[in-house]
Amino acid sequence: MDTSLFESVDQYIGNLLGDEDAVLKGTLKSMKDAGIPGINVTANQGKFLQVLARLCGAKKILEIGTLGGYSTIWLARALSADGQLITLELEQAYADVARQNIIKAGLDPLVDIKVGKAMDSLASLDAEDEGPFDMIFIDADKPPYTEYFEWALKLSRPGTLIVADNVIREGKVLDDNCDDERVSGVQRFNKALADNKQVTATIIQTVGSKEHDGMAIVVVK
Ligand SMILES: C[S@@+](CC[C@H](N)C(=O)[O-])C[C@H]1O[C@@H](n2cnc3c(N)ncnc32)[C@H](O)[C@@H]1O
Repeated sequence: MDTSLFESVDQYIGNLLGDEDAVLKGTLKSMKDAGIPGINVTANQGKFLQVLARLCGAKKILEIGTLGGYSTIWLARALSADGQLITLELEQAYADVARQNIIKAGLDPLVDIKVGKAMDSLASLDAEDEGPFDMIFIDADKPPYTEYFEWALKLSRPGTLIVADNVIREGKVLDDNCDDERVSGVQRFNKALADNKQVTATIIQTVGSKEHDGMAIVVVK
């Protein structure tokens, strides 16, 4: 597989149609300056998420895994002024950087960052009757992806779009004997998708910042 060609094409699409403006470029710079790892979606993937959010007419979005707010900004820009995006992040320091970036993007009235373990925040959202969400983006730690998916279903309605990033892991999902818990986490998630009759799902192959990967696209029936 010629990964460099994939990366070049991803950059070509991102440059052509990505709309990565000064705010988004500034977000990436702020992350670098703060020592936050560059494990965000690419510009092309951010645009893809935004297109999906518009396609499903999302008014209420849930994101699991904020990092520095890069994908948050792409998604929140699909919302109208009465929309809402709740994003979950474990690290207070990352959330602080994300908050500043979201303020710079003028999106703070729409975006609520909840700091803590996603599993706890998801239980709180459910207890507080925050669902249903129109779109849910899963992009946090990989071992509990199946549990995040189960929570996402609880917080969904028929028609909700669930997207999960990094579900191919450079093709390592093909290896049944892989001892990397991130790989076994997404293998378990992919199997749960396949077995779940409540959803229609597929996976598209993608190129992330470093690796050949995939995004699961799931619609709740
Ligand atoms: C891949 S990054 C998210 C990238 C972001 N969505 C973007 O594209 O700009 C994963 C994020 O999930 C966070 N995370 C990891 N484990 C978590 C947990 N248990 N609960 C909440 N967030 C977690 C990490 O701190 C990190 O910021």
